[in-house]
Amino acid sequence: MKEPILKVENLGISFSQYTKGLVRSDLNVIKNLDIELNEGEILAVVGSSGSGKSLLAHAILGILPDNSFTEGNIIYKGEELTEERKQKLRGDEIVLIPQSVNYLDPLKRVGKQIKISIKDKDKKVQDEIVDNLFEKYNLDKKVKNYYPFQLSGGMARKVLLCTALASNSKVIIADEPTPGLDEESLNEVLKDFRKVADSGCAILMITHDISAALKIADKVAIFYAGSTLEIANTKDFVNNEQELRHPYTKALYKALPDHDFKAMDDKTQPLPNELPNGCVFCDRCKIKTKECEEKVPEIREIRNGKVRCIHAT
Ligand SMILES: Nc1ncnc2c1ncn2[C@@H]1O[C@H](COP(=O)(O)OP(=O)(O)OP(=O)(O)O)[C@@H](O)[C@H]1O
Ligand code: NI
Repeated sequence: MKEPILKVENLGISFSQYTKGLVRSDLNVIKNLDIELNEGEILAVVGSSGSGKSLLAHAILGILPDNSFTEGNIIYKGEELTEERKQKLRGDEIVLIPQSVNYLDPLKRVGKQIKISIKDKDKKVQDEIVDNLFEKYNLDKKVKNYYPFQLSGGMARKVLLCTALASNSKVIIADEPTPGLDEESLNEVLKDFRKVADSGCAILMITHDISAALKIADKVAIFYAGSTLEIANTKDFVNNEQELRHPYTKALYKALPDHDFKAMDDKTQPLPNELPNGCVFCDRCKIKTKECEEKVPEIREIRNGKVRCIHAT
């Protein structure tokens, strides 16, 4: 099999914080994140708020805050992605569609901002690319001359998308690219992602919206309290929950609108400062045993997917 273009193994992220009396303490918020991304593939990353999706994106791009430190490996094209390499590749081979529209440069006109990301430096080609994207996403031509503060939320989202889609990069990391978009634009975006992926780009799509993810993704990584619990194939979600591997993924499956719509329970994922010693899903798991409480399960391969659970078959 071909090597993945991007691989994250056992990523851990901690923040040093100063508490009362200037005592330094380290808060470990991400413990065991793993993903693999292949060329031409869309990997959806799903998980509830706070599960570590954006931090994964920021770690890959090298834009974590200064008081953070990481463990584990991030491999790009077979080599460790060092901070130096991240800086070189950021905005070029690897682009981010950020979760917040505040990432737009407030001092640059929208059109110019998009053009910076285009490889071809011919002005005419650049204009054409921008015009085509604007037409597709129903953005008026005059918006090119706007500054970010003149954009509505939906327009700003579309501009961020255009910036990434115009870039011709190898990897697009899209952090919640679709909130606030109308149905038509949402479908347009999903279609474009698929098209860009089919032309060889690798896309990591972070989202809350499993149903949207399942429409276009090849694989789905399920995050929970800073750990990857499963990497499933999209087709595992089609028939019934038997093809999924982790008890949490199975519960998510049952909660989908197309299925039973059955909510799991009223508990939430543990907070970073209350992570258990063993499996992070322990307190909600119906099949846990003593061993699950004592030791973090390794991620392992079953049935062409990955799972972090000792009981999964
Ligand atoms: N600078 C920071 N200092 C301390 N903790 C942080 C910091 N940034 C993020 N965290 C914590 O790390 C965890 C993961 O955050 P992250 O932003 O990756 O979540 P997320 O999955 O992207 O959530 P959302 O769906 O809400 O965007 C959260 O518990 C968050 O509070
Ligand atoms: Ni986020």
